[in-house]
Amino acid sequence: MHPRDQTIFALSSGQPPSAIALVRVSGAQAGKVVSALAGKVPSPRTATRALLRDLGQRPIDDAVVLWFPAPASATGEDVAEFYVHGGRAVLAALFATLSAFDNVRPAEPGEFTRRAFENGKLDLTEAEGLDDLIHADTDRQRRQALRQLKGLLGDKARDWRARIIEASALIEAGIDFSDEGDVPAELIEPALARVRGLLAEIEVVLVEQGRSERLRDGLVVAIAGPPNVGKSTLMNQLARREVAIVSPHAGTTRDVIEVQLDLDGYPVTVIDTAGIRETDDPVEQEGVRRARARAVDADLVLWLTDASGAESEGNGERPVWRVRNKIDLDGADRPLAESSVGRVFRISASRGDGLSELIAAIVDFAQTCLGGGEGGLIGRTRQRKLLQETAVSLQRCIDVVGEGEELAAEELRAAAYSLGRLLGRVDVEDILDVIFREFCVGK
Ligand SMILES: Nc1nc2c(ncn2[C@@H]2O[C@H](COP(=O)(O)OP(=O)(O)OP(=O)(O)O)[C@@H](O)[C@H]2O)c(=O)[nH]1
Ligand SMILES: [K+]
Ligand SMILES: [Mg+2]
Repeated sequence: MHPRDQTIFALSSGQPPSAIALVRVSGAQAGKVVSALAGKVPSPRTATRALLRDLGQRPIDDAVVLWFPAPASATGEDVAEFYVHGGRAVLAALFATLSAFDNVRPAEPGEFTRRAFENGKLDLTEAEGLDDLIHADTDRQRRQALRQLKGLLGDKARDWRARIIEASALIEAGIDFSDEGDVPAELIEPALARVRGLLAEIEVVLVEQGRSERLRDGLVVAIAGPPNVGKSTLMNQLARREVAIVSPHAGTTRDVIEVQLDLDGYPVTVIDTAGIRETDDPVEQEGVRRARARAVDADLVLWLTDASGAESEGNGERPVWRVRNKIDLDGADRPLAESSVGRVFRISASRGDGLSELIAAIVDFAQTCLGGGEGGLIGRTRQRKLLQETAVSLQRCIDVVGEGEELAAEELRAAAYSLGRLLGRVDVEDILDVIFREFCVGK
């Protein structure tokens, strides 16, 4: 039997041990499985208590069982859900029993969702939203993923695609009529008007895109500077825990240390690096090399100095904020060097002075880079690329229509194809369907 037609099962809740574990079974054998284990097939969608038994009638666990007959289930197949006690031995016994059935096997990653997609339960953008929702760490990421899961991008893409197919049908009809010396211009102009409107709408969504895409990945902030200026102390303050070793010895930090923070809903990765200086110690040299490399990749560099006030290193394009640390010590009021550009902060990392201002500024910066978290529909590069392709095809359609309607129609087909790929379903038959349904050209 093809793996696609086999029945799959998996632990759908977190890793054991846990109070309760959910094991899902999906596929044609699910009914047979549930009646063998629970002694009956429960009434659909009703929580039913049952003693689960293995194939030798030995009890496995006292469980709650749910039965979702196809097609009204998450995957569109017959689905059984077993809520058991989340112990490793319970799950091992249950899995061993499930595996003993013919054509029943453990699921591949994402296979339940894949089946749901194949059975038309969700489109590809919704499936991606589901994946993002599961992996969302911050509230803003969660809200964006939920918008995708609710199908907002999918709904728009379906609407655009339907309208492209309508415009295409108008042009195709013009082509067919033109042989008979008919009225193509009257069909082409309304088609073009639709294409222009569509293009404008898609461009609005594309403008918002960069931000929501970045919201998924988050912002990277690197703390860099000379040795011993208090970089690790600042890191620990931002993380609110002791992630990095602090000591009075210059050259304490050697590796790049990262923490993931949720700053006001924005995912921010803060990186603490080795103090940058010339050194003969090969280990420290490597630390300095890594520090420079990571600072170059960062979205924002906090260049920390103390009273000695060393100048920041040039970091190319990305903003570098100069942060004067240890203002609790003498010399802190000394003005910064004349040449300094960009924002300047004065803090005491160990005492906490100025930290709330610095954090607020980082949140502002995140908002500028990542957007307010509302309105962004595109969460992924795949989606953006396909929407860009769609826009390019629509623009070309407008550009080439003077050279011939066939060329324009071809571009519209390409645009519809890109949106079809965005939704994960490509069937050019739609175009023909609309022509036949709405125009009945000829016969
Ligand atoms: N007075 C004062 N001391 C501080 C402050 N911040 C850090 N220190 C001290 O400065 C010393 C160096 O701090 P670290 O955080 O280890 O500095 P670092 O920049 O990470 O040092 P390396 O990793 O070695 O480059 C420690 O003794 C800290 O306690 C501050 O705001 N005021
Ligand atoms: K140090
Ligand atoms: Mg350090």
